[in-house]
Amino acid sequence: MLNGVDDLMKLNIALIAHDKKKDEMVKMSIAYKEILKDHTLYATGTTGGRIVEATGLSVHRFKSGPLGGDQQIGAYVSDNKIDMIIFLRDPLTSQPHEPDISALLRLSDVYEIPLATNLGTAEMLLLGLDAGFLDWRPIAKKREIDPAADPLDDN
Ligand SMILES: O=C(CO)COP(=O)(O)O
Repeated sequence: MLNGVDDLMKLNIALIAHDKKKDEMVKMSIAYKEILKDHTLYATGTTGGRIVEATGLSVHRFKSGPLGGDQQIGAYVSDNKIDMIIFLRDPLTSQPHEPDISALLRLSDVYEIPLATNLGTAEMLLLGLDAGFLDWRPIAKKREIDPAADPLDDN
């Protein structure tokens, strides 16, 4: 539910990391805590636990990835509830739940959700978020909730 300007500008960010990338995710969360703290954070189970433990940030945790967490985040994407995804994937280890991972990436493209799959891009997204480059997302969200409030709507 959106309440006022502050909530409207708060984005929903999903954070996911494969096992060999979890340390990287933790370091990134610590480094960008000041940016992340102003938004609503979601994560797959184990990744979320590591972030909470390392930063004290509040994180809504879904199931672990192999147990359906990627799919749960995908469902949120299809409901327009996720504005940005940082998914630090391990490109060198095969994952038992690869179809779930592909499905999440596919849905992110379907809904044009900004998605980083490595640390380099993740940092660009976080800095872009801080600079206001994602300010269009709340407008898109608002359009979904209240078409009459859409500033681009001529009707
Ligand atoms: O497997 C994952 C993403 O595909 C991540 O899940 P966990 O955060 O539960 O380890």
